[in-house]
Amino acid sequence: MSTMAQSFVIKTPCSSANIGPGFDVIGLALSMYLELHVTVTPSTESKQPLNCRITYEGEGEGTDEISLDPEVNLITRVALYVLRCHDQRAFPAETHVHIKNPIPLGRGLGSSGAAVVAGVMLGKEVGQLHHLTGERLFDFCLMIERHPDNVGAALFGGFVGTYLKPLTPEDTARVEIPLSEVLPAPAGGIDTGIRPPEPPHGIGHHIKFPWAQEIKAVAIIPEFEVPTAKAREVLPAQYPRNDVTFNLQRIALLPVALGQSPPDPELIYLAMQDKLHQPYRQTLIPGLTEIVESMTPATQPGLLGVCLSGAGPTILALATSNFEEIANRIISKFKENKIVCNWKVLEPAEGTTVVRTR
Ligand SMILES: Nc1ncnc2c1ncn2[C@@H]1O[C@H](COP(=O)(O)OP(=O)(O)OP(=O)(O)O)[C@@H](O)[C@H]1O
Ligand SMILES: N[C@@H](CCO)C(=O)O
Repeated sequence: MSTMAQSFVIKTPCSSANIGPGFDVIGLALSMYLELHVTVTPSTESKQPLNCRITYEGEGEGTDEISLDPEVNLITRVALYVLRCHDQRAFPAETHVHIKNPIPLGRGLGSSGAAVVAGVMLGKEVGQLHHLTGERLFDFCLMIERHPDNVGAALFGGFVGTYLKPLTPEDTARVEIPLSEVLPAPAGGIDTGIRPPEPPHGIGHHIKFPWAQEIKAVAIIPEFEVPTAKAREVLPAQYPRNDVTFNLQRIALLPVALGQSPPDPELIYLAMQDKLHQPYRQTLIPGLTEIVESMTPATQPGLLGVCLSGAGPTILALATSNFEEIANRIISKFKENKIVCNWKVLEPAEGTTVVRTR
């Protein structure tokens, strides 16, 4: 370990998963960033639990959703998982992690995916685990967030297709280890000494798709949360064959349609339709079906397509112009159900970066 003080910033983008038909496959990194400002000041004695002090500003600040206990906070807990897989039981004394988080929690903009990716990168950096490649970091992410779309986009950036490879039976068993064993429940500061299960190699992969630079993402963000776990519970275990075929036809178009310049609005609109998750999530997001079906490029100049962002409730409208009008139309639809929204224009973003400041 270095005896010099060091500081660095980890920057991880938010993301929108699915983009209509690409359930658990497609992810788009977007230009709103979780930042960790990290300082490690060598000290022989730390009074902090696990040698780590957390401070926080941004979404969820001061609420029960964001803990400042390093054993409980999602970001530091994930970092500890990476460290403990490499026989480092705690953070180096003394670590300060200042979290700046503008990504709204539980809204379908990949706040947990960004937290997991930033946490894995934090473990790599403070543990000086320089041998961990991007692909290997992805394995660690997938032991925690088990759908690859958000974490793939947040780690690698851009517009990505993600997929899981068949594993050997032993490796499959390792991936299926309950999350409670991967990220053990906080033990009140007591180190149980247990080495967590290491991820198998090559669980997940990604491929980058082109993105036409004219296309922007308008995110309409309702003020209520839909936890991803709840939004997955409403999905059926089996689907009618016609609905699966419907999505396969559209997923074959989507990466091509969004990469073409100039964009073809009719093609993109068609390519963003879905029958595998959005219809079922309507029960959690009042007005969802009407919002997705009520606007087309023909009725709304500048619009290319509309979908649910991730597990929702955020709506993502892809557009080339008239962003405010498009957002206002969706906001007024939500208002009919007494739901208040915020909105932002976002652009595709690069993946997670680490910048050394000292
Ligand atoms: N910066 C953060 N620091 C600590 N915990 C976080 C942070 N961001 C998210 N979380 C945790 O993740 C939870 C939200 O995760 P959830 O998967 O439900 O929504 P999401 O990731 O925002 O949406 P989606 O997966 O649909 O894009 C929060 O309640 C919180 O526990
Ligand atoms: N593909 C996941 C993304 C969650 O953000 C889902 O739709 O449940």
